[in-house]
Amino acid sequence: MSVPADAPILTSSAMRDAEAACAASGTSLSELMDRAGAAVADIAWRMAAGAPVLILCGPGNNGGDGYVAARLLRERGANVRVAALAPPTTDLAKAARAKWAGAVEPIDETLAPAPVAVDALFGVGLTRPLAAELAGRLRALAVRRVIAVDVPSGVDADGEHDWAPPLPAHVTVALGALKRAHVLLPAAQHCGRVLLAGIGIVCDATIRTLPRPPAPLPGVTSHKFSRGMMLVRAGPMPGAAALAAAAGLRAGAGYAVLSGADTAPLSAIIAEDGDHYPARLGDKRVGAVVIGPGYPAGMALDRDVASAIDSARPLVLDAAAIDAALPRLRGGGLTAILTPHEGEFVRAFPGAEGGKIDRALAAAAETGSVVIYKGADTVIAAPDGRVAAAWPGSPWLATAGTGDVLAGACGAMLSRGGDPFDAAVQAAAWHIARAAHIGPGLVADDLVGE
Ligand SMILES: NC(=O)C1=CN([C@@H]2O[C@H](COP(=O)(O)OP(=O)(O)OC[C@H]3O[C@@H](n4cnc5c(N)ncnc54)[C@H](OP(=O)(O)O)[C@@H]3O)[C@@H](O)[C@H]2O)[C@@H](O)CC1
Ligand SMILES: Nc1ncnc2c1ncn2[C@@H]1O[C@H](COP(=O)(O)OP(=O)(O)O)[C@@H](O)[C@H]1O
Ligand SMILES: [K+]
Repeated sequence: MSVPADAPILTSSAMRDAEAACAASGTSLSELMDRAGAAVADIAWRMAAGAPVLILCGPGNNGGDGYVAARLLRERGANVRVAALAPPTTDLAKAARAKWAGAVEPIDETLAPAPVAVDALFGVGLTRPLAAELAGRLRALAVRRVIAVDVPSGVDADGEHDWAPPLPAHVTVALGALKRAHVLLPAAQHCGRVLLAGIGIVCDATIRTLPRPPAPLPGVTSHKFSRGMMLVRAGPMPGAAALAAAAGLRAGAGYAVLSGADTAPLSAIIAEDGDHYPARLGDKRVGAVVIGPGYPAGMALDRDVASAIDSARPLVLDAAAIDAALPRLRGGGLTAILTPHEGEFVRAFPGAEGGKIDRALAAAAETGSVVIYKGADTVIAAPDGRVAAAWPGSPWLATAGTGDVLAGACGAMLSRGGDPFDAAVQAAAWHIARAAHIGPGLVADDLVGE
């Protein structure tokens, strides 16, 4: 599973607007369909490597893309068959169908499979789940490789409904821009490798996939404080805060202070008595405070969060520290990154509605903070509407303590100054890249190892 880095993600309705704008500026919709069909044909040609290809066409423009691909594949000499659910209903699809000179088979129990299938049944126009009979028939079709046109048919492109596709894709050719289904569970796990076919639609989307991880080298004049100094406040479980501090150093901070812990996993971390915490908050060199890892709810946490907020330092708030800070965050004027996992998110933002991207955006708007809504399909949202979707992460991160490591990495990126959304995005990219590099057997400590 993979998606292209830093790629635009549009809703179905935004996609239609972009399509219309493209048409208004002189590129006809049939030209867009020709480009879409050509991109699909190209991938099918390479994946089939001479094996027969079966193209399944629906009644709308997704089916139209399929007819174009079929024609182009046949022109290249491929062994290609077409099967359709129903005759085309749109003008574009009718025109594409008319140019396909071969037979069109029905999609019924007599349909013979092929090693490679192109799923051009439904794209962003799907309005309801597939009929059970059709879904069953598609599931029964013995195909080795499936190429989905735009999205695997049956999924809700906007990721709001959990409709499962009967033909999970090995490769999905996203047309013009990615859709939310490509980056949000459960649909994303059925998209396989997502390739973006830039068919000429111009879209300057604020919702994008994660960019490649940063590789910032220290400048020749860098020093430990210019690279970022972070303060991590430990609670009753100091191991979690120690992980965050170590992660901060590994993620590029120049200086990490661990407040309220006797020992630290790296000698480079300054572990100091918790009594110094108020004074440390006054240290002007501290570029970010991380609080929450290993610190359960209670009066002590409330007090420590309140003093961190009063210090006006940029904050990374994890776990119960998010709840402790919520009333002040809602008041506005703070710079913070919040890092809730699913349970913490639901507890803090019970009123957020819609898909995961909409909920993350609502939480960011409510708190004026950057929200990293964690999980296998992590979504990072800023109050100004920017979103980075971090699909796919590394499933090896599903182990205790990795969230503490992410909080520490956020602290490192934030402590250098600059935009908190960029800091959160860089931290998430660093976290996933580090996990992918380690792979099997990963424990959180490995993320902060050499
Ligand atoms: N974006 C771009 O720039 C470009 C986009 N292009 C392509 O266009 C695609 C979107 O095409 P689209 O709008 O025609 O919708 P599409 O997905 O074919 O489905 C609509 C049809 O399905 C039907 N239908 C719906 N649900 C159903 C169900 N459960 N079971 C059965 N039927 C159902 C619905 O009929 P209904 O019954 O709802 O009236 C209608 O007939 C897009 O994904 C991309 O591939 C490219 O060609 C060019 C550039
Ligand atoms: N299946 C998964 N695939 C990818 N990333 C995951 C998966 N499960 C968890 N993660 C990531 O691992 C981290 C776990 O954080 P969290 O639940 O707060 O753990 P902890 O509190 O133990 O540190 C998050 O960054 C989350 O996005
Ligand atoms: K499709």
